[in-house]
Amino acid sequence: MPVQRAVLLACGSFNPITNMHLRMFGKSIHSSIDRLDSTGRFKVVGGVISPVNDGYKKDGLLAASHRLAMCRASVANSTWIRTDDWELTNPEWQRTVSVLRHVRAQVNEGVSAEDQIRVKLLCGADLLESFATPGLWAVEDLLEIVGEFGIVCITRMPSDPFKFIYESDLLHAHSHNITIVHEHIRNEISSTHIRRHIRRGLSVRYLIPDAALDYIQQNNLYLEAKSQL
Ligand SMILES: Nc1ncnc2c1ncn2[C@@H]1O[C@H](COP(=O)(O)OP(=O)(O)OP(=O)(O)O)[C@@H](O)[C@H]1O
Ligand SMILES: NC(=O)c1ccc[n+]([C@@H]2O[C@H](COP(=O)(O)O)[C@@H](O)[C@H]2O)c1
Repeated sequence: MPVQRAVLLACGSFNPITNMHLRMFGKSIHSSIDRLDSTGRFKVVGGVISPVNDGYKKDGLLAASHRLAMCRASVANSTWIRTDDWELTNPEWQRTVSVLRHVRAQVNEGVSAEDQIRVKLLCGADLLESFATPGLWAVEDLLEIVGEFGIVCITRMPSDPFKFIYESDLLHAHSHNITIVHEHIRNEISSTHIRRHIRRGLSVRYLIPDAALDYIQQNNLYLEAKSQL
């Protein structure tokens, strides 16, 4: 069976982008080539970062322009990862399935039918588990995401993606379309930890890309104390 090309799309706040976000892409590369999914083997040929629209209204979400600038600067030297601003320049928040459709149309512009590039959702296991949060994801969206696009999921403590897929009828039925990439080097870097460290004047160097840190320092970001306990 021929190896299909795939572009991986990571959706999230990127508030700010961390080295773990970039590592997700790095990890995905060597695990993809031998994996079988519904249409055969796939080879990762590109990565796309799509910071979420301000309309997502997550607590403490920094303005899209800042999050975009940090992502852009962090992948400026990458030959295969880029940032896409379609989602955050939209007037309102877009469901992830819409972002996947957008990227699929974009990467396949001018590409012949037989050479079509697949687009898969790249995520950490916590995002996969959020599929079960009542009211957060529409079932038809999940069906399209897992059935038509496919998912590459990086393990992240304390989530257990194997158990989660086993317990979900929907995900279990499409498990051939879900690639679990095991992260052996466990780490707890999250944007939440980064924001907290900066707020408290602690160093985050080497936890986030240097370009993102430079941008944060130049713009005095994440210094405001949180009002709640
Ligand atoms: N340490 C990590 N291991 C695996 N996946 C990660 C890790 N950090 C982030 N991700 C994944 O990156 C994507 C975007 O994440 P997001 O921007 O929400 O980061 P976050 O660190 O989870 O954010 P926050 O702490 O602000 O909630 C998600 O799919 C998330 O699961
Ligand atoms: N129904 C949906 O499509 C849906 C629901 C919840 C979150 N999401 C996306 O998942 C990501 C979650 O990011 P956070 O982990 O930072 O909250 C965002 O990109 C958001 O747009 C999508």
